[in-house]
Amino acid sequence: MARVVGLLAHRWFSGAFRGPLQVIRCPAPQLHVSGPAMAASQEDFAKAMNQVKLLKEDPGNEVKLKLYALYKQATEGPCNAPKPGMLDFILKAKWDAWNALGNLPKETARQNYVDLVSSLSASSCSQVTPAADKKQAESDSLVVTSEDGITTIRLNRPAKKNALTTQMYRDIMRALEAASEDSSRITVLTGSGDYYCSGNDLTNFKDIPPDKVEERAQSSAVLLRDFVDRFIDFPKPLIAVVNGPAVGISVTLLGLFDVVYASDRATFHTPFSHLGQSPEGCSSYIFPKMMGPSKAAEMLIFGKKLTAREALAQGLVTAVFPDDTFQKEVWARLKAYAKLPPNAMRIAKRLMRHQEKEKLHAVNAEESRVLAERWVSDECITAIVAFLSKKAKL
Ligand SMILES: CCCCCCCCCC/C=C/CC(=O)SCCNC(=O)CCNC(=O)[C@H](O)C(C)(C)COP(=O)(O)OP(=O)(O)OC[C@H]1O[C@@H](n2cnc3c(N)ncnc32)[C@H](O)[C@@H]1OP(=O)(O)O
Repeated sequence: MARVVGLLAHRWFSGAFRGPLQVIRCPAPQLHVSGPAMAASQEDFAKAMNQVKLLKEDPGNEVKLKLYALYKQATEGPCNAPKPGMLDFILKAKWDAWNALGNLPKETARQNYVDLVSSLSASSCSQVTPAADKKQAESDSLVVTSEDGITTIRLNRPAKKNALTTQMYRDIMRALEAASEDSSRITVLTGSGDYYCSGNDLTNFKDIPPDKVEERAQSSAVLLRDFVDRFIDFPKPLIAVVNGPAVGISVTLLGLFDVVYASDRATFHTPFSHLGQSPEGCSSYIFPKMMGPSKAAEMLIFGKKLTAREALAQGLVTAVFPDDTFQKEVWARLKAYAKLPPNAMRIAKRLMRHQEKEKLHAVNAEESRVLAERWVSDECITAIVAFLSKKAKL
C-alpha cells in the first residue's frame, strides 16, 4: 500500500500531478523541532506521502527529484537500476538523484523524506496563514519558519540569552538538513530577544556522574563535530542576522556563514581561555585568514570582545545597521535576495567554497578532538564550576 501511494506521489515526473483545487488543512506554518529527535516511523512516512499529494503549490523539479530519490532510497535502498541512456533526460535525472544518495541508510532517507515534506507543507501554508497565527510558542527553544523563499531558524530561549542546549545542537542540525532540501532559497539563523546567542549552555556540563565524564566529553566532541560539519556542507546561502551580543560558538560559526548582518548593539566575544577551553567552529583556521593572525589571537587567545564596527573592520561581519532599523532593513534585503535564481546562488556558493571544504573538515575534527581534552581539564572544570555556582560571569 505504502509503495502504491509513493508511486502515485511521484507521478509528477510524467506530468500527471495537479495541485488540488479544494482548500486543504495546512499544518502549522512553523516547525517546532525541539523535543526528542526520533527516526520517522513507517506511519510518518506513509502520512508524508499522502501530504505530498496535497501540496498547494508545485514545489519545482529540483525538490520533486529529491523526493523521488529519498522515496526510492527509503523503500528500495541504494540505487540498483541500470543507468538510463544520455538522451532519456527525465529517467536520467531521476536515476542521478537516486544514485547520488549512495549508501544513505533507508531509515535516514525515510526521515529526510518526512522532514522535507514537512518543510514543504510549512512553507506552502505559511503564505496563506494569517499573521496572527504565526505567533511563536514561547516555550520552544528553536523555531523554524519558511516564508518568502527564506527558511529562518530562530534561537528562542531569550530568558537564557539563547544559550545552546545539547538538544538545540541536534535540532539545529535537523533544521539545516531540512532547509537544505526544502524549497526555500536562502537560510537565516537569528535569535529572539536581546541576545543573538550566549554560546554553549554551560549547564550542559551539569549532572555528569564522575565515572562518565570522559565518555561524555567524547560523545560531546562527536556532537560538536557533526554540528559544525552541517555548517561547512550547507549548500544554500546561509545568513546570520545577529540581533544582539554573540558569545562563544555562535561567534566562531560566523566564519562559515556567507553573509553576516549585525545590529550596532551586537558584540562578538570568544572567552575560550577564560573558560579553560579552546576555539571551535573552524575559527582557529578561518579567523587568522580573515583578520590576520594577531587580531585573531586577540579574540581567540585573549578573549577580546569586539564591537559590531570592529567586527566589520575585521571582516567577520558583512554590514552593520542601527538597532532601531535593523530588522526592517535586513529583512528587506533578504527578501530581495531570496528572489534570485536558486541554482545560480548555490553554484556560486559551491565555487567559492569547495576548495576549502576538505581543509575545514580536517580543522573541525582536530578542534573537536582538542576540546574533548579541554573539557576534562582542571582549568575548564574550575571555570564551569565558578559559573554554575554564580561566582563568575563574562
Ligand atoms: C562534557 C561536556 C559537555 C558539553 C557539550 C557541549 C557541546 C558543544 C560545545 C561547543 C562549545 C562552545 C564554546 C562556547 O560557546 S564558550 C561560551 C559559553 N558561554 C558563556 O560563557 C556565557 C555565560 N553567560 C554569561 O556570562 C552571562 O550570562 C552573559 C551572557 C554575559 C549575559 O549576562 P547578563 O547579566 O546580561 O544576563 P544573565 O547572566 O542574568 O543571564 C540570564 C540567564 O541566562 C543564563 N545564561 C546566559 N548565558 C548562559 C550560558 N551560556 N549557559 C547557561 N546559562 C546561561 C544565566 O545564567 C541567567 O540564568 P538565571 O536567570 O537562571 O540566573
